[in-house]
Order: sequence, then structure tokens, then C-alpha cells
Amino acid sequence: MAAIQTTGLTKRYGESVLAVDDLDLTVENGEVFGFLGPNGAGKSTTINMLLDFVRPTHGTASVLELDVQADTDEIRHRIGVLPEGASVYDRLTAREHLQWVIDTKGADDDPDALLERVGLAGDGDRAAGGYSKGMTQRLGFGMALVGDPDLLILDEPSSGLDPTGMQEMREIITEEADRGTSVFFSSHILGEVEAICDRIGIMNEGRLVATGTPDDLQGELDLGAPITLEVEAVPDGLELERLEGVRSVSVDGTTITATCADPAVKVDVVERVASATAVRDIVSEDVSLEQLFNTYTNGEREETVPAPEVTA
Ligand SMILES: Nc1ncnc2c1ncn2[C@@H]1O[C@H](COP(=O)(O)OP(=O)(O)OP(=O)(O)O)[C@@H](O)[C@H]1O
Repeated sequence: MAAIQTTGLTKRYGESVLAVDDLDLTVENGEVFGFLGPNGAGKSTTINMLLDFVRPTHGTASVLELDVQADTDEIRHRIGVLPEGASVYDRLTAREHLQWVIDTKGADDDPDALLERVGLAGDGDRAAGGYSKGMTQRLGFGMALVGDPDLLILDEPSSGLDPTGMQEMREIITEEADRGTSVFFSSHILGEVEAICDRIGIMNEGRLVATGTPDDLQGELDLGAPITLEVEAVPDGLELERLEGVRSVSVDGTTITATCADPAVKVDVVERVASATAVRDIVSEDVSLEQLFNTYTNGEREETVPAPEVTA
């Protein structure tokens, strides 16, 4: 069963803005799916169409196998939503906000437990109008968790949170996923997506340019595995590029960097260098998601590698 499915989903604003362009996306039940993209990529517009806040120009969408336009009430009852820039009623306390959602959903959550969970235990009886941005975001997140939803849709959930708040939010998302909740969240924070998502989708200029696990996407791009060695002195005749699987080598002072076709080749590089000189330091990195993201969203992809199959 799909938690979210869109077919040809398209939103135009006037003649000139194509905010979402022919989006075919499937988020499977139980998945944590990160929806990545730079500003203006179309992430919020997609979420707003899933929630029926915005009507598509073309295409269809379902949430929990229900039609987003015909079955809005049932969908809202079964999902938890943190909208972009969640707003609060200034005069109501966090507890009153939570109680309101609990009553509306006919749920039986304990407001104190929710306040504790989102880190607002000491502030639950203060009027929300005096909350900081991060506290407001925590409250919005707590409201999304009411009623043990089948699906969480979170638009930039870490917006306004400090590093501790982001970490706590990630832990809660993981706990929810472990209980079987599907999670769909947008972000432009790559580390966040890499840390907790089963799959990611990258949006750029309204189009879904790639989907897959972070590992899949890295494999598809085949950007190579870099290794950097800091040595005593660069020996003559090293000829690292002659090692099988070494794609390129650069030397800067006493720093040697080799890009390998495969991480296993790094060992050969280290052995060859260590047999010729003293190695002081080794830095071995995987291709970061950031590099991946830039490759997909800067248009380099078309020039360097074939387009990966969009699996959604
Ligand atoms: N109500 C609207 N009227 C006109 N254009 C809009 C409207 N809402 C969004 N857009 C345009 O649609 C495009 C996609 O915007 P959207 O907010 O969906 O992007 P986003 O990926 O969520 O960006 P961000 O990360 O900045 O929130 C942008 O060009 C934006 O200016």
C-alpha cells in the first residue's frame, strides 16, 4: 500500500510559474521519505496539494489510498501535519493547543506526555504568543503527533530549531517510524535527510530529478571515492594513476589526493604510498550527499553521467 501517490501532479501559477511539473511519486507505507530541494523547487506546493490547501492544475494525488480532494476529512483525521511556518493562537497555551487537536481528532493522548516528548514540559501553560520560533515549531510538531497518525507530513520540520532541537526531532521521527508510521518530510538540510530517511527524492525547478536511497543515488552517479594522504615527502615515480581503479591523482605540496572507482581501491593506494614514504595522515570520505545534491540540482548531471531511473 502506498502512503502517498501522485500521478502527473502539476501546479501552474499564472502563465509563467510552473511550481510542480508532472510529478509521479510513490511513498511506500512505513517509509521515511525525505523530499529535498533548493528554495523554490516546489516542495511546499506539492505538500499543499497533498493536503488540499492548493488544487493541482493537472494530475491526481492520493494519501493513504484516499483521494486528496474527495476524502480530505478522513485524511486529516488519520495524518499528522506540520505545515510550513506553523502558526499558533497567541492567547492559547501549548496545552490548550494540544487539547484542541486531541478533541478534534477524538484521540486520547495525554497532553503532558506530548509536551514532555517535544521538550515543552516546563512551558506548557504559557501563552504560545510568547514562544520563540523553535518553541512554536516544537508545539506544531507535538500537534502533528496527536492521535498516533498513520502518516506524518512535515514541511521543513527542523526550521527554527537549534541543533539539540533538530536532534530531538530526528529521534522522534525515528521512534514514530519504528512504530510503523510513514513519514514524508521536506528539507534542504542534507545531513538530516541522510541520517533518517529510507529514501529521498530530489526536486529541482518543479521536477523530481531523482529518487532512491542515499546509497542508490551515490551509486548511480558514480562520482568515485576520494582518499587524501598527508605524507612526509612526495616520492618520485609513484605512478598511482597506474594502479587499477584509480581514476585521477593530484598532488599539492605534501598532500596526495586520489579518486578511486571503488572504495576498495583506496587500500591499494595507501599501500603503494606507504611503501615509498612515511604517511602522516589519511582522510577517506564517501561522496557526501551535498556533492550529490549539487550534481543533481546544478545541471552537471546531464553532462557527466546518464540520468538515473526515477523509481517512484
Ligand atoms: N501562491 C503562489 N503564487 C505564485 N507563485 C507561487 C505561489 N506559491 C508558490 N509559488 C512559486 O512556486 C514555486 C515553488 O515554490 P514552493 O514554495 O513550492 O517551493 P519550495 O521548494 O517549498 O521552496 P522553499 O524551500 O523556499 O520553501 C516558486 O517559484 C514559488 O515562487
